[in-house]
Amino acid sequence: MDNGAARTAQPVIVAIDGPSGTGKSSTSKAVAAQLGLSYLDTGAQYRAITWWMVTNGIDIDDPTAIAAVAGKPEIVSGTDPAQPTITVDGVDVSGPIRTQEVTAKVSAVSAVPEVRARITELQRSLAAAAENGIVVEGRDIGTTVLPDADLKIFLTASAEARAARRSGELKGSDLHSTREALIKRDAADSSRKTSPLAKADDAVEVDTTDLTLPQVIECVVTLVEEKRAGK
Ligand SMILES: Nc1ncnc2c1ncn2[C@@H]1O[C@H](COP(=O)(O)OP(=O)(O)OP(=O)(O)O)[C@@H](O)[C@H]1O
Ligand SMILES: Nc1ccn([C@@H]2O[C@H](COP(=O)(O)O)[C@@H](O)[C@H]2O)c(=O)n1
Repeated sequence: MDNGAARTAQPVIVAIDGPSGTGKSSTSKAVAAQLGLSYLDTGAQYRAITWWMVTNGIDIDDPTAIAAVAGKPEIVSGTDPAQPTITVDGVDVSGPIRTQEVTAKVSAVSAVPEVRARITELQRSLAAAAENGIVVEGRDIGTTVLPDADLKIFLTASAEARAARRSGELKGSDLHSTREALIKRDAADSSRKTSPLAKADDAVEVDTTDLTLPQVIECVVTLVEEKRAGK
């Protein structure tokens, strides 16, 4: 029996993908917080396994060596959008995974199929455990990790806008080298064989080049609400 009063919103699964610096993390976190959903930063998971490889002296240029140890580190992600956490073997790595060294090496590690299989399994189990639903952001969420997501969004922005945003974060970095580095990482992520960075056929594309962050958040919240309302 449905008396209406006890009816609650169904859990909703939102996949947000796109190239580096398009605003995936900032947008996903804010949308999840506003709508009472969990939040998962899948890039942080690939950064965490890369940090472990570097720390343990694994040769990043040797995919066989990476594959052989891909199952070793225990990676745990906290999915509260107000305080996302990431640990490797119990160590908080939220700072160390953001170093330039990890950023430069993460695409090589994330291209290894055994790494992707391991991390994809983690992502699917976290999404399945999210009682109210979840916003999951990355590169292959709509295409591979959660192909049945209720809503898929693909964020884009010009390389110039993305470089300017990143340079604003990384004090002292110059715009040109920041732009070149993000173009290089996007090219590597888009051209790998296993689940490359790609827009799902049924994803809504949002170009954020000329939008402020609050405008992007509002746009995505509206899309989720419309989806929930069955529009
Ligand atoms: N629409 C926007 N306008 C201006 N700045 C923005 C906008 N969206 C995000 N930013 C800023 O750009 C920077 C990068 O955003 P964010 O980390 O969310 O991008 P991302 O797509 O998750 O990047 P990456 O994939 O490299 O982790 C942040 O400093 C963020 O505050
Ligand atoms: N679904 C994903 C998410 C990320 N990656 C790889 O991780 C790198 C870091 O991602 P950030 O979002 O933290 O910048 C990214 O460059 C990819 O190599 C991925 O493969 N799949």
